[in-house]
Amino acid sequence: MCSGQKALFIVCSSFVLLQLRLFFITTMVVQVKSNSQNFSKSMDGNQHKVEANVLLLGAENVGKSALTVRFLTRRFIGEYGDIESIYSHIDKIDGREISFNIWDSLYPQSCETTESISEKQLQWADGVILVYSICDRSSFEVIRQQVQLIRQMGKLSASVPIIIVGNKRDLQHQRAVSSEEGRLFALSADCSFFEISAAETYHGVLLVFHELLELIKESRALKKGVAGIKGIVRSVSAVFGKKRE
Ligand SMILES: Nc1nc2c(ncn2[C@@H]2O[C@H](COP(=O)(O)OP(=O)(O)OP(=O)(O)O)[C@@H](O)[C@H]2O)c(=O)[nH]1
Repeated sequence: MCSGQKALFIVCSSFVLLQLRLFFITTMVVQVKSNSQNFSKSMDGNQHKVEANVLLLGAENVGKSALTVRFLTRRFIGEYGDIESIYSHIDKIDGREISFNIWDSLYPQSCETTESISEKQLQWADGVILVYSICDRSSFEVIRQQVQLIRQMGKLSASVPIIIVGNKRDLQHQRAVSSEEGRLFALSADCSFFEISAAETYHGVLLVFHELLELIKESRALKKGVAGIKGIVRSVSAVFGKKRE
């Protein structure tokens, strides 16, 4: 074989090798995709049931229990016990069953805000509702610190969707935090914002929970996408890594 033929042979073999590698990678990408499709179907046939763990935080007396009870029963009963509970509630949204688990927390008395959220709560939560009373500035300061705390507590919790809720909107004459201040803070902290009155309407409370559900779905889709890309990158590195050895 002359040197020209040798060079041509080397170029052709490299091309064939490259094609084989590409074929192998493409096959693996398809494999990753079909695995994830099976996973979502296996959860319950064609449509998987959505489950959302919602954590309610905020200072005492701001209306966390009132908000929870409004959502669960559509009623405002006025007085609520000091019991920390997790409630389950099945809702149907756009024909799909949604299972909400709602953790109505208690703000611990005589403690620093830094101790007001536990790792366990954040690991459990898919989304967080931070409640303050528009008539109580100190409760607004509490949620400001709680947002920072949530963002600081690990990588996972950094992406937990948060909705900030200014409650007791019916008490305008006692207002201590303006709507603008609440909205601007939420914007700066990358959170959604609502001002509502759990005492006056069910609709506002419903909007809060439905918005949080949308944010939870978006956040899950994002995590799934990132996990998929990481898997592909790992597979590609494994193939090229092995070939290089
Ligand atoms: N006017 C008015 N009062 C409200 C509203 N929401 C709650 N309240 C009242 O505020 C008080 C405290 O409400 P809760 O729901 O117990 O507040 P909480 O944040 O769960 O309080 P803790 O259990 O101490 O953590 C109760 O007397 C409620 O009736 C509201 O939208 N408007």
